[in-house]
This record gives sequence, C-alpha cells and structure tokens, in this order.
Amino acid sequence: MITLKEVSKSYKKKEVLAPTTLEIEEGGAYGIVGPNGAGKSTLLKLIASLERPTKGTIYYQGKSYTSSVKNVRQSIGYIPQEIALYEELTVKEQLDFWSNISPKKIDDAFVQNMKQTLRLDEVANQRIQYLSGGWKRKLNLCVGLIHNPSICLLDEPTAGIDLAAKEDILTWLKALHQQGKTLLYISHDRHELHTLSDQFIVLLNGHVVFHDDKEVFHRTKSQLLKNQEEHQELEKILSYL
Ligand SMILES: Nc1ncnc2c1ncn2[C@@H]1O[C@H](COP(=O)(O)OP(=O)(O)OP(=O)(O)O)[C@@H](O)[C@H]1O
Repeated sequence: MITLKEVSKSYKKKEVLAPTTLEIEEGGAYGIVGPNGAGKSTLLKLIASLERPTKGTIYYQGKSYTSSVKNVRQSIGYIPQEIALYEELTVKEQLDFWSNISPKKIDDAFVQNMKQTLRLDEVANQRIQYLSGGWKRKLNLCVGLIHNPSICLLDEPTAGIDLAAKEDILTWLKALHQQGKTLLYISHDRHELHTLSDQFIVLLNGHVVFHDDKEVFHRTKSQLLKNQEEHQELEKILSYL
C-alpha cells in the first residue's frame, strides 16, 4: 500500500498540489481525472518518486520513500505521456537494451506475455522512427513495464492513438489488474475509465475533491456536482463520467 500523508507540491511558491492525504490500496485500479492543470501529472510523478513533495511524506509498505528508494523504484513502473524511445533502434533492439540494463532480474515469461498481448512481435524488426503513434505508445508501455513492477503509473496511456492500439493497451492493463497489480492512471477517456477503474480520484485546482469507489462516485455525483458547480470544466468531466 502507498500512503500520502499531507503531501503538497509547490513550484516557486505556487502550490500546485494542496496538502493531500491518500491511500492507494494494493491491487486497486485508480482512474485520475480532472481539468487541465489540476495537478494530475504532479500527483502521479510524486507517487512515481520522480518529484519530491514540498511538504509531507509518502510511504510504501509502511516505510517512507526516502528510506526505501531502491524498493520503491523497483516496485514502480511509470509511463510518461511523452514517448521516450531511441528512434533509430528496432523494436527488438529497444526491448533488449532496456532488459539488459534493468537493475531487476527480467521475468522472461512476463515480457513475452506483454509483447504478445501488445502484438509487438509483428513489428519486432522495424525501426521505431517508421512506426505509427499507436505502435510507439505500445512499445513505450512495454519499455516502462519491462521490470514487471507491482505498481503501474500511467499518464494518459492511450491518448491520441488508433482504436486497435487502444484496445490492445486496455487488454494488457486489464490483464495486469487481474494479476493483482496496482494501477493508477490519468485519463480523459470515459470507456477506459469505466472498463478499467474501480476507484476514481478527482482533482480540481490542486485539491483532491473525490477519492472513492466508482459506485460511491455514482451515488454521490449529484452532490459533488452541486459543490463544484462554479467550475464548469470539472462539471463537464463529472457529468460525462
Ligand atoms: N516543473 C514545473 N515547474 C513549474 N510549474 C509546473 C511544473 N510542472 C507542473 N507545473 C504546473 O503545475 C500545475 C499542475 O500541472 P500538472 O501537469 O500536474 O496538471 P495536469 O492536471 O496533469 O494537467 P494536464 O491535464 O494539462 O496534463 C500547472 O499549473 C503546471 O503549469
């Protein structure tokens, strides 16, 4: 379990995440939603240990991140929104490269299963620079999860790609959830949020305004909408969900 205790983040004195206390349960699938600039990526980067809190502490399995850096890094897979691949390599070379430098022993069966579900073997010998956006995003996902992490953090994993690639990614993310992994992902996609999440985290202006089961969300949505009615963008997102 990951626990955030009064975690806040400021850039040059501008607070982008207000003090937040949150529990991320093992095996949960959390959809993070909110308007642009609400602090979603910041929250994900803090949990990924790519950013340090300005105040507060994050714990993993009861130990603070700072006292268990290695365990945190090995347990977490973070997939940024941006594609970060070596364009001149082939798909196979890219995967071999990341497998070889992984500090954690590679689980061949896991990687094989991931490649198969994402159908990456079909393009194994193609150079990345010639691949479509959908293939690049699938490969980006595969690279970020190559060490078989138990916590998968994904920043808009299917944004701007074709439907077939999107379905492949959703199939793999569902499989990860079934394997008992913890998923936390940012999404603006209703279908994705509904098929994958069992919990929603809703952010507005750096504040978590909702964090609970999908069922609770639907039961209390009208009240939440009432509380946030002056924020039209959030209202639009919530009524769409
Ligand atoms: N490294 C940084 N330095 C300064 N300001 C930053 C930095 N990273 C994020 N911010 C600011 O923090 C706020 C929250 O950004 P964040 O990217 O977390 O929002 P978001 O909800 O993910 O938005 P989007 O949906 O547009 O990706 C924004 O005002 C952004 O400009």
